[in-house]
Amino acid sequence: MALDILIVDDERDIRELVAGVLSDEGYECRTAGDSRAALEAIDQRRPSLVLLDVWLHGSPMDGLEVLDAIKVREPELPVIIFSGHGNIDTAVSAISRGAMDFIEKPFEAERLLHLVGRATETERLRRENAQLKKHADTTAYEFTGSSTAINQVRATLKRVANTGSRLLISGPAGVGKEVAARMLHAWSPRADSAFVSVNSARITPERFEQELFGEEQDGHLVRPGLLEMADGGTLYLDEVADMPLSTQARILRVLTEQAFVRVGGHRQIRVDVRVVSSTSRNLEKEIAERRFREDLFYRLNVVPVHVPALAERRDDIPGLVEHFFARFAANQGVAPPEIAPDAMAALQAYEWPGNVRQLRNVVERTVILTPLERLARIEADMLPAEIGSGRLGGDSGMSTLMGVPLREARESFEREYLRVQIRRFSGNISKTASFIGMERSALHRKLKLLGMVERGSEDGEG
Ligand SMILES: Nc1ncnc2c1ncn2[C@@H]1O[C@H](COP(=O)(O)OP(=O)(O)OP(=O)(O)O)[C@@H](O)[C@H]1O
Repeated sequence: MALDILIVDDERDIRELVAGVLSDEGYECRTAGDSRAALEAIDQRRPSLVLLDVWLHGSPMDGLEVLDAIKVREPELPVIIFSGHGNIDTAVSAISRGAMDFIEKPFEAERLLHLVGRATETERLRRENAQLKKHADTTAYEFTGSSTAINQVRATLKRVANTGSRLLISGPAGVGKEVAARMLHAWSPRADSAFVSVNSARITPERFEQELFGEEQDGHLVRPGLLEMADGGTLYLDEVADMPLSTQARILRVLTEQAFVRVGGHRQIRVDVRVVSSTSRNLEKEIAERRFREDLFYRLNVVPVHVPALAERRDDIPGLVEHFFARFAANQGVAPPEIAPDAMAALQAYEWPGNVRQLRNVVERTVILTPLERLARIEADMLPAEIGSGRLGGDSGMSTLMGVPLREARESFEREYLRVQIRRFSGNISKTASFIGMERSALHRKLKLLGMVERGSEDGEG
């Protein structure tokens, strides 16, 4: 996106001349002929730089007064003053009132470009950093998974990335709702602007409005809010059901009007944000119990996306395990380890109540606690005890088996073995049979014989 420059001068010829010189260099220019138009243009969209004539004949405010008004609204916005010959004193006073520099009319195009280049340097660097950070973010927030459920989520995100549609992402804690929202942002035309995350559960109800809308005192900006920071980008409302009812009403107004008033302020601030929200709760129930506004729900839930619990998409576990082992091993400066089949089976059979976040923590803990020389191959006994408890052949299990006749011990083993394998393949009998090397019909017979009720379905998950 080009840097946006606002040119304010009462003389049309000068405005057009300057805009022509700057547009040729790739800047995007807007022009204003008086103070009112200038301030309106700034309120509509914050430019990267303002070039401001000191006189502004026939305008409600002169250039210096406009400069003061700009500094109240946007203290960091750079302003360069155009001064006529013979009013250098005014130009100097403009600098003491916050202008960055001044340029005397008539001026050489080269001098103008030099000053503009210098004044927009900070903005250019900020954008380059955002670009680099975005690249780092998209790699850090890779949305790993190839289960049917995740493929569907990815396809929906791709389909709507280019639109401005709002999304409501549901699913239990730690499944990757924020990762999905960041992917959407990275794929959208808003990727160069900010992704701002609002954690509704962490902000106290008393601070909510200040955090979201910012604060103003006597017309002076005290602190911009998260909504303003997300201008041009994406605002992620995490755990939206935790938002106080009074804030819900105000958010609804922002969504309808795309404008809001800062706490303590009077001026309407225009913003262009895409809102993506998430919830781990059942919002219909929250609405029925009058904790969540139904009208807001319909506004937010334009495109619903559901990310299921990890235990409902165990196909994703091997990919995630490898992804996280490779990442944490790299942090230790070692190659991605090989995952032994018994370790993978234990990881795949575990329930994962904390979902992907828990899986990531388990892998990180394992990598940190394992001596470097053993990191080349991960065996089941290297995993934390809670994961291993789903494993077979633990010592206590063996000693119990030793106390019973062979037939009973074998049945006990078979029952436990099949229970773990079936869970690992999400109840899919065909996949289980194929892994354990049995015909599907033989496995059915075996399960019946052992008195095991079959859970899940034939086709299980993808
Ligand atoms: N598909 C995935 N691929 C790679 N990493 C993932 C994936 N899903 C989740 N993660 C990782 O798991 C952790 C939790 O993800 P995230 O914060 O997106 O979950 P969430 O659903 O938003 O949970 P919460 O609402 O509790 O914050 C993060 O560290 C994230 O990087």
